[in-house]
Amino acid sequence: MDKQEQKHKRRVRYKGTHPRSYKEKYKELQPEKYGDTVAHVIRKGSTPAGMHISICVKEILEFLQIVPGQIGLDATLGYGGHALEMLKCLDSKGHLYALDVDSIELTRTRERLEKLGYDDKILTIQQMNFSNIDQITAGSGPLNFVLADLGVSSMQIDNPDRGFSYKNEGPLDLRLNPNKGISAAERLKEISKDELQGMLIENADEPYAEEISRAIISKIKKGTDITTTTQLQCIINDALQFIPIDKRKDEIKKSCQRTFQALRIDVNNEYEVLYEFLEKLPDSLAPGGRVAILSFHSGEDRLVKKSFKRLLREGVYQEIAPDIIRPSTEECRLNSRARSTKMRWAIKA
Ligand SMILES: C[S@@+](CC[C@H](N)C(=O)[O-])C[C@H]1O[C@@H](n2cnc3c(N)ncnc32)[C@H](O)[C@@H]1O
Repeated sequence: MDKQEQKHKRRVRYKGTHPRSYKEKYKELQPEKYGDTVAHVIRKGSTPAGMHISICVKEILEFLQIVPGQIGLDATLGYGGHALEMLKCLDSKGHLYALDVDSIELTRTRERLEKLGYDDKILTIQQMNFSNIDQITAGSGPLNFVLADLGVSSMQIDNPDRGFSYKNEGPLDLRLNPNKGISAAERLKEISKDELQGMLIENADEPYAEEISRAIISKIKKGTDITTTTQLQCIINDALQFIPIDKRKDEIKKSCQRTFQALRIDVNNEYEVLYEFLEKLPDSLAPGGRVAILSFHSGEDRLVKKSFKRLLREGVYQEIAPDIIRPSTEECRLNSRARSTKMRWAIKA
């Protein structure tokens, strides 16, 4: 046998049938290439990966009554779906300001809207927290309409690198602006059991706050760093094994959702910035100016409701939505993420 034959031949590595990364897994992430896949996913009632389906578009446009020449603000640009509809109403006359704290998605949305022909003549996009709305109006003047669609976008939830969902393995981050503040993993390292329990109750009405916070803090005290989404999910799962078997799976799922929500609200100071935004809104609106806010959990909605009601009593608003507005049954069927939406509106006196 000559030397050449004896030489060890490396086996060709089995690549497997599974996609290796988030990007390879979902064709929807390249909508220009796979338009049919995107349409099919939406018809099935799901949100294509890398996209966000805007909620209550019809209700928002009916209320805002945007006409060409007006000046408005989309305080939460996200995928830009609402912004696009508002820009169509402006018909190249007037101006739309749009904000988002998320530098990652903001860049993609800016490119998408630019490709559709919306440049800085009609649209100004800024990476900014909506709590600084006064900095926008210092340049724009009073606004005729404002939209705030609170919380997270589907792109953020679906991207495992952001750590927003317990369903995918990823770093336990949960920051809307990954360059600011501390991640949820870092936050857990410094928090006491009582503070964590309070956070779970206040931010998510978590019924098992005591058990979950005890389990998390006990792990940390034993020297375990909770750095990934699935690590946290496993701790919650282990802590709730006392729930009767027939309800356990469902209850654990809800507790995971609520715990992630509570942490997200905390690391992004969501209540504080919403409060500041609501306080600054009246001075940002022109007389007769209209604001619509979509919220996704009771804590947010309570803040909006209280602010609108107080400012109506004080005569700052001439009218507010008498009750919450919900997306239609059909919209909820087509987009399960719409189900928890509550819309409220106000008109400046
Ligand atoms: C539900 S999405 C908005 C979706 C958007 N309306 C659309 O049609 O595509 C919420 C967006 O608001 C952003 N956001 C959340 N809190 C914010 C804040 N305080 N200031 C600015 N943007 C914020 C999030 O980063 C996210 O992109």
